[in-house]
Parts: sequence; structure tokens; C-alpha cells
Amino acid sequence: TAFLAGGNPFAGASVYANTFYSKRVEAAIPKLASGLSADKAKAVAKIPSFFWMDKLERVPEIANFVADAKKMGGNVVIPLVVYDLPNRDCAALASNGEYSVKDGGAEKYKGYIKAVKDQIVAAGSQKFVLVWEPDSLANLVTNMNEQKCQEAASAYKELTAWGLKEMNLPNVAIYLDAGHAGWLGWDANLGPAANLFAQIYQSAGKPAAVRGLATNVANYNAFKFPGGACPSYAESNKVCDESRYVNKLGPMLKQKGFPANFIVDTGRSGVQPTKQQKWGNWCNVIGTGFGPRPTANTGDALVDAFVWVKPGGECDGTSDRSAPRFDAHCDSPDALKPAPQAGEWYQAYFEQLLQNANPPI
Ligand SMILES: O=[N+]([O-])c1ccc(O[C@@H]2O[C@H](CO)[C@@H](O[C@@H]3O[C@H](CO)[C@@H](O[C@@H]4O[C@H](CO)[C@@H](O)[C@H](O)[C@H]4O)[C@H](O)[C@H]3O)[C@H](O)[C@H]2O)cc1
Ligand SMILES: [Mg+2]
Repeated sequence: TAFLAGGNPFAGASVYANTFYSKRVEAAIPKLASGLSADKAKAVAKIPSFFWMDKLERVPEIANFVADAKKMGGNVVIPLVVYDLPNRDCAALASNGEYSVKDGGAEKYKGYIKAVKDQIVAAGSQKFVLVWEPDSLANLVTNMNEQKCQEAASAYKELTAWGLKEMNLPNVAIYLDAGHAGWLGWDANLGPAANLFAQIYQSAGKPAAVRGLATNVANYNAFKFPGGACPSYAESNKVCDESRYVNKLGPMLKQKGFPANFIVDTGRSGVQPTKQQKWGNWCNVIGTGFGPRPTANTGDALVDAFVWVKPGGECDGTSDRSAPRFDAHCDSPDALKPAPQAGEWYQAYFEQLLQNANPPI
């Protein structure tokens, strides 16, 4: 397709920093703890992060971004996350979505995808980069023991292949979510993961709009671990950073007929090693900082860009044991508390990221 004819959709492009996030940062400034710089917070509002369409009612925001992006002129890409599968986040409780397989969720999801497609088609030549359904396929690799994942597995696969065909548009570049080094980088998981991603790509008819995979979305791993040695929490997993993960997975996928490129979420990876007590702890991890700034100059031919997919300051899940969607991971000793519901603004977490940013903001 025209957009991807040149290969890397981020090359020579400016990435749109959306007004939904910048408004949240503006509102955070008067509440900043003393000692934190309002100017630094303002600077973060201009760093592009992805907008998560985590419910149907958020889809019309796209039109606002398209109008706003027009003012920038030049080669702009609008970054969005498609994130509303039925039985979403099937192995966890914190980010469950509005649709469930049991309750006609597959048909409702098709309505959601069509609503996104309508907005993208209406945007004419405006270009979009889509991260596709964080955690979904990764959960099918490692969590088929979870009842909600078992129940959703065929829906995840069928709806993903169907959705990619629907979204195979000339002004779209798509990266399927591929978990991260600490999730699928283990020897036991790499093969099954490569098989599943290649299978989905084939069953979707190898869509030209699919550029590859997104890794480390909403997680904290380094792209390249400082000094090369793996942190203790990586235990026996030698694939302990995203650079090793993509350079292992990429050739496996190419061999299976899926010539994937990658984008890596560096939004919360500024502090290494992290303070995770267990590598599998994913919720509002303490001590983290904004990481390497978004760029297409990654130094790795397989990696199109470093991106900020999880918007820093948006919560991973509530720490309130009595609240809906409470997941014990968010009450872990290495999770910042008290935390609001997933997706809500978490002021203290935003301040933590700002304080610990590396490189500094
Ligand atoms: O050979 N060995 O010695 C060996 C040892 C251990 C092995 O097991 C592996 O251990 C890993 C942990 O170390 C597990 O990885 C964790 O899996 C969780 C889901 O279950 C993920 O959670 C998601 O995180 C998302 C944000 O990233 C959230 O948005 C989402 O809500 C949330 O659900 C964690 O990131 C991810 O780190 C693997 O499954 C597991 O297979 C395998 C082999
Ligand atoms: Mg989550």
C-alpha cells in the first residue's frame, strides 16, 4: 500500500501527540508535588503517546485528532491502540473490557472495528499507526489454563484475522501486540508465539497494512540492558531485553512467511534494572521512569521505532481490593498504591515517571 511502500511508516514522519493526553497532563500541572517542574510536565504533553480506544465511546475522538493533526502539515501519523476484544485481558482482572464472549461480544466487537474503520476511511489520506490488541495473542500462548482465555481463544483468533482484513487500508500501518521479552522470550514460549503470529498473519491473508509486531506495550523492559548482563529477575531467560527478543523472534517469523518489523514501547523503561520483585509483576511498578524518547532512529534495522504506547500516568489497574476489576498484581509490594481503575489518570505515577525520567525530560 502507498503508506507502507516506503517500508518504515515512522521514517520521515512526525508522530501526532494527542489532545486527550495533553489535556490530562495540563490538568496534572497544578497538582504537581513541590519540586517537580511544570515546564518538564508541559514538555511531556508534547511527547507523542498512543491513544487507547479501550471502549466504543472513545472511537469518535479520532475525528478530533484528524482535525488537530491537519494543523501540523507535513507527514504526520496518528498513533492509536485497538483494544476491545471480548474477554479482554483474559488472564488478568484489571483491564477487562466492555464485551464478553458469553454476551454476544464477537458481534459487538465487529461493530467496534467497523466504527474505527469508518473514522479512518473518513480521514482520507491522513495516516495512522495501529497497535493491535495488547496482551491478546500473548495470553493465548501462555494462559490457555485460564478459563476466560480458553473461552475466548477462537474468538481472539477469528476476530483478529477478520479485523486485520477489515483494516487493510492504504493509510494504515498495523503492529500486532507481541507481549515482551519477559513474557514470550522464554525458550518454552518463543516457538509457540512465532507459530501463532505467523498463523494469524496467514489467516488474515498477509495484509499489506500489517508491518509487524509491537513489544513491551505497558511493560518496563530495557531495549538493550545496560552492560548487557541480564537482571536477576530474568532468572534463566537469557532473552532479557527487547532487543534480544525482537532479534530472536524476527528471523523465526521471516522463516514462517511473516517478514515482521517491530516497534518497542519505551515509555516506562527509563530505570534499569526495575524494582520488580518478580518479572511477571506488571501493575503500576514502583521506581520506573519515562524512557528513551520516541524515535525512528533505533539503530536496529528490525525496529522501525521506539514509541510510547502506554501513556505515562494512565493507571494499569486499581489497588482497591473491594473495587470492580481488582487484580492482586496491583496490590503487590512493588506496585505503587493507592491506584485508581485501569486507564484512569494516576497523578502519583505520572510524578514518579517524571522524577525518574532517563534520559531526563
Ligand atoms: O523456563 N522457565 O524457567 C520458565 C519460567 C517461567 C515461565 O513462565 C513465564 O513467566 C513469565 C513471567 O516471568 C510470564 O510473563 C508474564 O505473563 C503475564 C500474563 O500471564 C503478563 O501479564 C500481563 O502483562 C501486561 C503488561 O505487560 C498487562 O497489560 C496484562 O494485564 C497482564 O496480564 C506479564 O507481563 C508477563 O511478564 C509468562 O506468562 C510465563 O509463561 C516460563 C518458563
Ligand atoms: Mg493492562
